[in-house]
Amino acid sequence: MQNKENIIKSYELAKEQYGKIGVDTDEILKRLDEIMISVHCWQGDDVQGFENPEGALTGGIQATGNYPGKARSADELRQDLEMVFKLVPGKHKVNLHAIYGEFGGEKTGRDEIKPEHFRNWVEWAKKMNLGLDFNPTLFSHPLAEEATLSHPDKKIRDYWIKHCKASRKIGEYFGKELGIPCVTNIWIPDGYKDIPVDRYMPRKRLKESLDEIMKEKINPEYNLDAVESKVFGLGLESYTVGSHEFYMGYAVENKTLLCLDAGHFHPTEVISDKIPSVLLFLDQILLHVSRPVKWDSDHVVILDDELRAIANQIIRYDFDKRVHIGIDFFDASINRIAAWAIGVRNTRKALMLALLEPVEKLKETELSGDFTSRLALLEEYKMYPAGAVWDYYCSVKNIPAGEAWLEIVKEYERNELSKRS
Ligand SMILES: C[C@H](O)[C@H](O)[C@@H](O)C(=O)CO
Ligand SMILES: [Mn+2]
Repeated sequence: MQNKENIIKSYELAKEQYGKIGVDTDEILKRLDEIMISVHCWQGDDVQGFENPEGALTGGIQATGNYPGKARSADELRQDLEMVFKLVPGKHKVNLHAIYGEFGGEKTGRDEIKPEHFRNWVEWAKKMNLGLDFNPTLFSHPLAEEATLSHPDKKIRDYWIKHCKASRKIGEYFGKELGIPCVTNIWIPDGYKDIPVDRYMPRKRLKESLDEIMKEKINPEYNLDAVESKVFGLGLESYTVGSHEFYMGYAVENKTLLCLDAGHFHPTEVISDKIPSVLLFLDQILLHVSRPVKWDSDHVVILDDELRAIANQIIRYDFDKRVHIGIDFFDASINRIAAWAIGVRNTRKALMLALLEPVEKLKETELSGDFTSRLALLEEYKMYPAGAVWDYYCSVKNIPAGEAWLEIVKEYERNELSKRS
């Protein structure tokens, strides 16, 4: 672990080296600090929520592992998130699901959720200087066992339509209260385990349900709507109603955001390459940065090639105002606070690495047809002293540099998490 003096010395040397390729490290750190990362609340309790803490997680998603110390209440979850925000530099939002409302022990139907159920989250977000994002929860519920917005039974569809409408109003409330637009993202698990006869009608019903949900116009300064596709879920392997083509079409036609989840495509298909395509047709998109390992396994995000490629595609064209960056993983096999810290730090590290590229010089090299230099330079820049820039950034933000954050998590585990049954 380095002391402050050495961190500054290393940074000065790094700054000089980056300066020689035209990169102003002081400037990029200012920009990096402003990019918001939306931290998903559901890593803290394995997507359980507080509506029905004993209920099973359904919808074809799964949190594997049984590491002790998961949050059992909204207060514990907020306390855990406060710990995370001591370990990660930069601006953040917290991404909530409807099942994380505080219903005061009252049985509240999902079609009855209201802003008041999220008042504590809003007051806390104000205190913590955070934005909030939102998701209606269309899984882990008896009425979601077969299908939701695409269900053949109108009564069931109507129930979920009401839930999604209520969710948009909660998003509007977040945006009004916090002065930062809330992205309200709809993901549904609807699909079939085995090969369906009719692939058209469920999609038609989903389209009609979405049209009804989006009927009320809400000021985009407060709420932005997003729709999230998926290739398949567990037990839903043969058909997904909300496929990529479906939502791509829906988003373009209705000017909603499209949510690209890194785990929701075929294993060799990457969202980094989709970003510059979809942004030719959509104003804004939402990302769910995740790490699929052979399937949509929602592993903790690491600093791998795809994460770097995603960040490059955002930064190389200054898309940071058009791309809302959320993270989406849930690992119950390791300390959950550490999982968050690793994923958020890596996402910001990837953005920093992208900002440290001399983009214009690289674009010119490519346009001139000098592909030899393009490859040589991209590879050489990988060994530039980015670690020194990262440590300095953390240190000026009073966030632990290097691996120092891990001991803080271990201490929290000893003093707090280990006492939870
Ligand atoms: C819990 C989330 O809504 C969920 O992860 C969704 O975004 C998803 O990615 C489902 O696979
Ligand atoms: Mn997702």
